[in-house]
Amino acid sequence: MVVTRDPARPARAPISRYREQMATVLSAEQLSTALAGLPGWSGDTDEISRTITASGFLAGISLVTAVADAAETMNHHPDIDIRWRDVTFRLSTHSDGGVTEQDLALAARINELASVATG
Ligand SMILES: C[C@H](O)[C@H](O)[C@H]1CNC2=NC(N)=NC(=O)C2=N1
Repeated sequence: MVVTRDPARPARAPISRYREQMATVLSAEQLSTALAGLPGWSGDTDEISRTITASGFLAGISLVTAVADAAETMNHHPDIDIRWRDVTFRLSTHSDGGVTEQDLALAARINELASVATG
């Protein structure tokens, strides 16, 4: 038997979660409209990301700390990759298996904080 994945279902979401919470994941169209208002961010309905080049390593670490504070406040946490002064933030809502309004809100906050780090 050949098992195929429903292309509408996010690859990482268990089927039970997909059935319960699919509605909160943004459509491709909703996401593309949202990304137009989020400079630096790209991605798809599974995940969005932005790499920020800080003015130096410590400025990048300070940005990570500021984003960590915001993430705790929002109870929504990015995946973070630090390479010297390049910091990449990846956002998805793990519980929903895709990008939601929560990710857009955190992306907007990261952009505000990034202007300090790159300043
Ligand atoms: C219990 C708590 O609400 C969850 O574990 C939160 C924490 N931070 C999270 N962050 C992200 N990015 N996705 C989640 O689904 C998520 N869930």
